[in-house]
Amino acid sequence: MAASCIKVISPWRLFRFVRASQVFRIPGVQLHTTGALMGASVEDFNNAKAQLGTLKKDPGNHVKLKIYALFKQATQGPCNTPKPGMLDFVNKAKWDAWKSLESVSQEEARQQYVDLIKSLVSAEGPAVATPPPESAQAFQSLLVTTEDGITTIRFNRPEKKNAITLDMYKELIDALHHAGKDDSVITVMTGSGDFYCSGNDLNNFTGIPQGGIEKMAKDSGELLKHYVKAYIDFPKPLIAVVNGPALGVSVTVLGLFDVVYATESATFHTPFSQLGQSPEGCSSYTFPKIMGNAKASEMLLFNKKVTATEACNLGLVTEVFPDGSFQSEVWTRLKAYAKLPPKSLALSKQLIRSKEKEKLHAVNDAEVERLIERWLSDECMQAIMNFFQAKPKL
Ligand SMILES: CCCCCC/C=C/C(=O)SCCNC(=O)CCNC(=O)[C@H](O)C(C)(C)COP(=O)(O)OP(=O)(O)OC[C@H]1O[C@@H](n2cnc3c(N)ncnc32)[C@H](O)[C@@H]1OP(=O)(O)O
Repeated sequence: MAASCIKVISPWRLFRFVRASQVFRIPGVQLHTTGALMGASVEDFNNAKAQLGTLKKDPGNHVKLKIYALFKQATQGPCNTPKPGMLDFVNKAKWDAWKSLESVSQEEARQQYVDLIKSLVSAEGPAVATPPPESAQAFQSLLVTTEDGITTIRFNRPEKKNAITLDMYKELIDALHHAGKDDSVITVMTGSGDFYCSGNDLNNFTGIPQGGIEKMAKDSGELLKHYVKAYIDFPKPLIAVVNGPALGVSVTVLGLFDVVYATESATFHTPFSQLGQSPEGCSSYTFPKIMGNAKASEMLLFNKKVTATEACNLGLVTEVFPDGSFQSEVWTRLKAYAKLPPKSLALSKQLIRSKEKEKLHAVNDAEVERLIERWLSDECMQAIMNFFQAKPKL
């Protein structure tokens, strides 16, 4: 990770941060300042730059932005490039960060950069190699294990409420393909930390890649189509263990699961119209079928957030468990399910689902087509811009 090529910056985080203060404070990072503001040599600076690439933990956008600004100030002096436009969220935030350091000398910026990297390196502690368990597959943003006949796919970005990045969609597709073929009997999806999943990572829509916004929309549409297809075609019993709030695409695909267990405090929220978007995950078909048109419309059109108990009454959730005993009760039950004859389970699932498959693929195609249009619409751009400017909690 070179300071000069910071890739992922959450615009709302930056808006919040840039609006709140032009002074950088970095929670959780103890700065080891030397006190000698002019002390860092060019060699110290280059060493720090090299050390940055060895960090194992992502320091978060706030810190990456600070690193970026200090790097620019140290190497180029005060920012005198034209201010990016309002809609260019990421470059504008980077520009603001650099600009805010204009009273800091280049030497001072160099020292602060060196101190900051040192603090990040020492915060990581000594490097200890911990080999993954034998049954674990290596993914960046998922934890996938197979044990007792159960393959568990766990969203694993708890610090971002398990929001799904573009790479994570690809990992999920891969993990589902593997799980469908491995020797497990059932597959379980769940989340790390206090959320099940906060849905699509909204940063997926912010960087405008080469090829422009149309290409971005088309590529995202293709990815989404494959993602949803992996659920439609999943050959074994697929069970969601909803350990906390669920949003967006993590809720819509629940209609394609065979069983959904939820903890009492979980919530289910599909804020599509609020984001100028439209439903996906086949929910425009499965939700009305599960809960009736009116209730589906409250969720899919009017952004109604429902509790676990309400979702259970609607038929989206199979059973709700008290928060205190959720994990033990659910996993005891899942382990018993995984002792059932695998072929019988898979064939029975296929009997239940196969009549619908063709329909579901057609629905998926139509939803993706509509979403590609939506992503390019003024309504959607305006909604995302409003969201980033205000960052309301949904
Ligand atoms: C291939 C593309 C397919 C697209 C398919 C279409 C899919 C559509 C959807 O899924 S729509 C739903 C999208 N999700 C949202 O709109 C949720 C947005 N997030 C929130 O409203 C809140 O963050 C929250 C309610 C989920 C959690 O609030 P709170 O408990 O107060 O925590 P924080 O807001 O401080 O969140 C912690 C940390 O996580 C980051 N984060 C959370 N959710 C997302 C997200 N969906 N995308 C990106 N980042 C997210 C949040 O910014 C914080 O980061 P920070 O610490 O500030 O760096």
